[in-house]
Amino acid sequence: MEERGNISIHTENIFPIIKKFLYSDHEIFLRELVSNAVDATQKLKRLSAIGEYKGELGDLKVKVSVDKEARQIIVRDRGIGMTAEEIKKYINQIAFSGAVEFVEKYKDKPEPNQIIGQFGLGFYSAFMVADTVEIVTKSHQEDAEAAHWVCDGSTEFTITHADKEDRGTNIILNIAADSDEFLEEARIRTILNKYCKFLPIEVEFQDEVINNPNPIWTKQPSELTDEDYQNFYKELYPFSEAPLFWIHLNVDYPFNLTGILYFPKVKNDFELQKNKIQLYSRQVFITDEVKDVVPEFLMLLHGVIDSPDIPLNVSRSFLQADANVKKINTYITRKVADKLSEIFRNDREGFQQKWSDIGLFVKYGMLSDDKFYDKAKNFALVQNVEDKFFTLDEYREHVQANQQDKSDNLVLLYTTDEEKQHAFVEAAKDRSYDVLKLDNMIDSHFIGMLEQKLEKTTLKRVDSETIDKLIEKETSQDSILSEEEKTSLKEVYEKAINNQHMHVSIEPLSPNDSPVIITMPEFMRRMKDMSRTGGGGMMFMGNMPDTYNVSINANHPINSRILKAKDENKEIIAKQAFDLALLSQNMLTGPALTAFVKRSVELIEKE
Ligand SMILES: Nc1ncnc2c1ncn2[C@@H]1O[C@H](COP(=O)(O)OP(=O)(O)OP(=O)(O)O)[C@@H](O)[C@H]1O
Repeated sequence: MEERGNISIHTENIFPIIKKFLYSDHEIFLRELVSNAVDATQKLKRLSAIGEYKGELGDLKVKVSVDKEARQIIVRDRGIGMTAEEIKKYINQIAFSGAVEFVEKYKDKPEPNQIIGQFGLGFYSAFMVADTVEIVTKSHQEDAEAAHWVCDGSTEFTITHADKEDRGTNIILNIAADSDEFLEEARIRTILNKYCKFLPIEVEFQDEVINNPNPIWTKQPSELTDEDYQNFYKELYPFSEAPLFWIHLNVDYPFNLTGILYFPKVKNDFELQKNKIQLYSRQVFITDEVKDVVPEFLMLLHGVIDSPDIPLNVSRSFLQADANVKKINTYITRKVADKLSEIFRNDREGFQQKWSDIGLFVKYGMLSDDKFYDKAKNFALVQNVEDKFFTLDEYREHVQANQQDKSDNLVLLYTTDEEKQHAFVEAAKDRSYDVLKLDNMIDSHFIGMLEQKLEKTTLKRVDSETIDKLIEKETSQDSILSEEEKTSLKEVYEKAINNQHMHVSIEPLSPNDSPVIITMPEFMRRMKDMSRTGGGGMMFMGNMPDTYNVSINANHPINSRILKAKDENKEIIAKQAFDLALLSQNMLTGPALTAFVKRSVELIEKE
């Protein structure tokens, strides 16, 4: 038997167009052919299970081989096979018409690669690397005749009889001259490892099984131990540290999705950590760009998501609007929040220990997703300088009595750097105020959010005001200086400091506080922080010079002494007191520091 035929499709030369479109993604041909082989094998297993196929199943491995000499790649399966009629129907009509449809849909799109990267072109993708493709196949049906189909990617083909004893299909690719790279064993192995690592039927390459057909995400959580999850993590990321914990995803209604998400130990380099979630469709690897499927704030998670319900053949913008994708997004967010809440409830100690790693996810999530915020506000933690952890409610309760100002606002104090802001932290402690540590890069945004969400609550950095002004109470210190003395003291300091970005004011503080205190107003600093992390349209603030408030303690004995001192000494003492304030905040450097040391030595020498 020999039959020559013409595939009846409308577009004459689809092949060159497809080849051009798929330029950077030629390698997916192997994914398509191996998954077809796996599908055919699974179909046979199902027929056998329901008694429709009565023959032996035997070895069902899919075998991939490369023969560099013969310039061939062969994919063999022992699945259901095809009759000549079926080849005409499934390959000539379905596979080719799929390709035509594809070309018509995408040929005018500006960036076809982006779209097609995730599009299974099916059998036809073989022509991206082969100039002739052959199918030698024998159906599983009794007395079936084997058939040999040959086609060069044009619309013409031949079918002849083949001598194939065994059931199943061999796809033979005669590799084109411009696709030599695919004749390299190492290249093929890499492609198989990328796309076929978890296919559900064993795949053998050069006599070695390359996949794990039963990855743990396909199993029930009740069948699995912690070790199973940890080992799987190692299988996915051989060089990573052990994960903190994991979430097993498993839904079948209203969409089908399984998977395992791991919480990694967070390093500072976030970019490196992204794109670690792999997306599969029925155990076939599709992509590790899960941007629209997984909420942005969970992109730092690692692991695997497998869903046949995520449309892979559509563009980005379409994906965002897809109802299933939206539901999947919401589902993942909820699962993550539930898991965190469960750990918090069952093992608070452990949760606190992990907080430095998970805190970032949680804060990021609270900032970007209101639903997540609603759940997370019950387990999000803050840590004070004594290293005690509190939930937001616990913390407000903790400071309620002592840190309410005269207008009943609760003032939460925080430090971004305990070392640098040491003097201020100590001053706060002296008043029995509590101080939080909020030193992460995300915290400036987190602080803003807390103020919006928590009623009658303000957050202030400990060094943003003098201690009395941080939390203003009904009773304030009286000044021992007269108005006249204050004016004269202010003039002395202004002259000694001689810097227009230092705003001097005289304040009645406790005699035990420092004589001079330098602060940067909360508002100013926050704007600057935001402009640094690129938020809030405050870019111009970044270029403004730093402005400080210099508070002169009217009740400190040194300042009374200045007023009484001889004129020539007034400025020296003021300068010295100011420099000490700079020094205590690590702000005294260069020539100013040298001058300070010299002046100090002279002062000691005096008597
Ligand atoms: N190895 C095989 N054994 C048996 N039948 C096959 C094999 N490869 C392909 N076929 C048949 O050819 C048809 C077309 O294959 P093709 O890969 O183009 O599309 P598909 O698998 O249906 O869809 P997809 O676009 O997701 O790959 C298949 O549906 C199947 O019936």
